[in-house]
Amino acid sequence: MSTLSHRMRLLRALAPAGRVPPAALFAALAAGHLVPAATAFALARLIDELRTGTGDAAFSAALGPAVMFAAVLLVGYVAESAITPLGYLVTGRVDGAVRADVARLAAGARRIDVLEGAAAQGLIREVGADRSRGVDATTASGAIAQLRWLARLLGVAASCAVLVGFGWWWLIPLVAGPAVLGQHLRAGHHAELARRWRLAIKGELHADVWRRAAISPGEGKDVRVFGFADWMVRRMQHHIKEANEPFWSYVLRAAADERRQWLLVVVGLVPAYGIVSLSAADGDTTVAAQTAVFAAAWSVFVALSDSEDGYDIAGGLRVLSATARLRRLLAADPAGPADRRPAPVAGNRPPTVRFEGVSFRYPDSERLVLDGLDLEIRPGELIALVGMNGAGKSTLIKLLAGLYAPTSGRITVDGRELTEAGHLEWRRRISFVFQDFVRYHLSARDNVRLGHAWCDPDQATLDRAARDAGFDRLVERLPAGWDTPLARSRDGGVDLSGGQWQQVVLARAMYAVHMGAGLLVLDEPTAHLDVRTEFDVFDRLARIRGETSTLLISHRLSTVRRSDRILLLDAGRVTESGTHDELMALGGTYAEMFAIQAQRFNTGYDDRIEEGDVA
Ligand SMILES: Nc1ncnc2c1ncn2[C@@H]1O[C@H](COP(=O)(O)OP(=O)(O)OP(=O)(O)O)[C@@H](O)[C@H]1O
Repeated sequence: MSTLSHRMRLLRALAPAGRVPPAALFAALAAGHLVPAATAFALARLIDELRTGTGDAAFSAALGPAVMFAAVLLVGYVAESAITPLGYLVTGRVDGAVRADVARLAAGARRIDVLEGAAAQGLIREVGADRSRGVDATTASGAIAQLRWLARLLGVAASCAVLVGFGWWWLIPLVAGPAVLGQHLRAGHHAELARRWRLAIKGELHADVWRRAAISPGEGKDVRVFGFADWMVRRMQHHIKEANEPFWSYVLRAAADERRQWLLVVVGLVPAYGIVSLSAADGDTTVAAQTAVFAAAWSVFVALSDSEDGYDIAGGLRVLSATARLRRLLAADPAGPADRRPAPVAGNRPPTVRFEGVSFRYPDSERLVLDGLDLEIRPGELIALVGMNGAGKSTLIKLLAGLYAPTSGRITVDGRELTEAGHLEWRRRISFVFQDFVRYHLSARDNVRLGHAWCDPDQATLDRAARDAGFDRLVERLPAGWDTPLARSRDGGVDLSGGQWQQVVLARAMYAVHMGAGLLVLDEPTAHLDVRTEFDVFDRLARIRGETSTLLISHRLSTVRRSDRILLLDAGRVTESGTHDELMALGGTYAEMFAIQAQRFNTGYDDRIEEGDVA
């Protein structure tokens, strides 16, 4: 792509700011850059009138140029004072749109593995337009620099016109040549500085971990209990220093170089001024012309040599190409994030899901977590998936959700392969409780309705979902019922216990089911629940059997024993499958695990098995 089309892309990036603010900003910038040439011209006329005329006639003759001179200064002042607020306005709108775009891109990514990678996180930071996080260039800073560069060219053209008008056109190459050369030399420094900024991103990401830990109440518990506040701050400083030192050391070198380059650049201006002065001394050039030529030459010199625009433009272009790379990397859903999708159809049929020879390894990992796994979830079945820690249970459901793609093998839904293109449709039919669920600082109602966020909340269904999750009793006790914010940091908000939060996310998943999802996937949904609530929840799950398929992951074998089928995951495959009684009769790993839990209960170590459930 040519330089011109790159620069046009930057100008097009101003679109979110509307038409008027960028146009007004350009007008102000242009007016500011035209002031030197206009001043040179007006000043020359004023001096001319004052020098040649006498008495009242001179006064009258000088009045026009004087008013013109004053008007030029006034326009310059007004333009200067408008540039900053207009710049803020344009920056706010353009970079705000970029931030929203990045959020949309990240949230709209079909799969999550790329989002977890360092490449995507680095790009998100680079394009994120957040200067407070060590970002040196943004789309807005580049686009505004491009406007300023155009305004600057206008100013240079006007000053050149003054030089031509006074017959000193040949000073233009003398002054402009070294100035342009100086800019060219600086561009090398700019490129190196930008490269070092980018290298600093990795260290800044590390420092972020500790910045967050320092200010977040959640992580603050560990910091206080284990007493590692000082260590944490030192660690943060270490990463910041490590990230920024190469940059700052280069800044010093570049500054020293620039001082030397300045001498080179001034070389053109000094003889230019000398020649004009000699001509004035010989009487060949008037004082007025000399003044105008001095001012115009200086303005050409400054406009061409003393500018950071090149750096900002290059930065803006870099951000645009990083955005394009991010877009490709995240393979964002062109339809946008999930809430643009059509609502699921109520009463979706429960699907038949098959894993056929599915193997999976995480990116950058050698180890196969799933290894040729075969599995079928039949419509309306309540299946339990059990296995040791790290066996791959959560991984399996992440594949089921389409958050990762199998390394080999395939997953089919009602006989159709679950490809990336089919994810949106598929996700309308499933509902999840993830093990590492998110506690949104929203009202109780909003927390639950997120299970079906793209429609207005349906209160009767919310109440039903709350009952299924045992959350209804808690809602009644909340100070503002469903409207209570579930975070003490919000006005009138409350903090919930771990088990109560689990009820919230269960209610969210049940809400999605009642709004039409045909498959419910629960990863340790009751780990924090007391035995009675857990029992009730399982009862509810058992009641929707037939209408909805349920895949339940749990370490509590007393809960899962009532499932239609229990699957044991070991070494990346299903190694045992059957009802509780069948697996007990088999006398394999499941039977052994169950016996250990039962024994613990009998000896009083474990509360995880209901008394009556122990065989
Ligand atoms: N995002 C990830 N990147 C790389 N490896 C991962 C990632 N998530 C999990 N793993 C690895 O995959 C393996 C299986 O993890 P998974 O969370 O699926 O186990 P699990 O059976 O759900 O365990 P648990 O019962 O402890 O919840 C583990 O060895 C884990 O280290």
